[in-house]
Amino acid sequence: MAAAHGNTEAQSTYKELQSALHRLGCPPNYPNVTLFSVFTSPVGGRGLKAVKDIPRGTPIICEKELFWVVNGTVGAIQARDPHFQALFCPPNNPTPQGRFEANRFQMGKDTEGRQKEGIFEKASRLNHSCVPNAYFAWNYKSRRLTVHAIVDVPKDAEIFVNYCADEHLMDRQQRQQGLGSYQFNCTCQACQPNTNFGMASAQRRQEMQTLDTRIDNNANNTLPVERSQQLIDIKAFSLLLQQEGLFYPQLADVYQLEVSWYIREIEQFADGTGSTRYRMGLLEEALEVARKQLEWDVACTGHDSPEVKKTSRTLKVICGLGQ
Ligand SMILES: C[S@@+](CC[C@H](N)C(=O)[O-])C[C@H]1O[C@@H](n2cnc3c(N)ncnc32)[C@H](O)[C@@H]1O
Repeated sequence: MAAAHGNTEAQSTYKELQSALHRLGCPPNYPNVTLFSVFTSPVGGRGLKAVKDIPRGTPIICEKELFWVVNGTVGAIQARDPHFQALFCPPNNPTPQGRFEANRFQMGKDTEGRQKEGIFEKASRLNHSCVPNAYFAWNYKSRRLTVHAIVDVPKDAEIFVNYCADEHLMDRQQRQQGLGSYQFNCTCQACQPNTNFGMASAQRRQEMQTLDTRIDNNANNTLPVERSQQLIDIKAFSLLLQQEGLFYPQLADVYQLEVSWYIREIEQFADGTGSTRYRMGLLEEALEVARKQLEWDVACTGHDSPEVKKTSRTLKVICGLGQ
């Protein structure tokens, strides 16, 4: 492996990472004050709004489920839960099953490997945006659903999450189809075709799709591109996501790709070929991207999340390269 001795900048970033890894063992800092209230949302029905300024990375909700099911079907006893009965019910399917489908969140798997879906009293009030300001995640270690602010959320702003995965690669119509079972027309800033943001968003998402295909083709070796072009593509993707305001989890995935690129490049010179200066530069870049990824993982899913654990494993690989 390449050595980082004698490079003070790389060593100080390395130390910073080590202390970040150490802090991961600290207990999560979940809110003991309520940061939101249920209100009548301008997008329709009820929603959650910030009752004070919520800085990026703040845990907003950490919640245990009211109940969960594995077969997608709500049972008779569960249907009688008064907290469940208070939740939104779609007018076109005013049954316990309709209510369940409009409010469920995916949880982890049960002991037999079946997908669990749960109902959550607070989180089930969250409305959707294709450019959300909060992120929900199921933490299978603490067995809680967590919601974190992924940008600064000002007092009185509505808190939105994204209901769908991989939406960043879809055009407006595809996103609307993906939201089909929720039965509403999304009017978020990315879904307004005639505004500056809406037009720029459409363009960005198209570019992301092109880049994603090229990155995938390269990874599968179907249409390999030059090593230097791979890094340019990954960085361009990362920039587009940030311009779009999509900070997680897509951005974390792209950071992961970028870190992997650096690791592969460094490993190519593990036998001592290539200039030391070049290797040191790569190591510093890799550490910097890994640090950003860790920061995002913690901000969006909390110190104690499985995502953070995974990223910290990558960091340890890179730190290994630096020893
Ligand atoms: C999980 S619930 C969210 C809370 C719900 N609005 C309420 O009144 O309790 C999901 C339902 O909220 C509504 N909804 C969510 N996001 C929306 C949005 N961006 N625009 C309009 N309706 C939305 C849809 O009816 C959807 O089926």
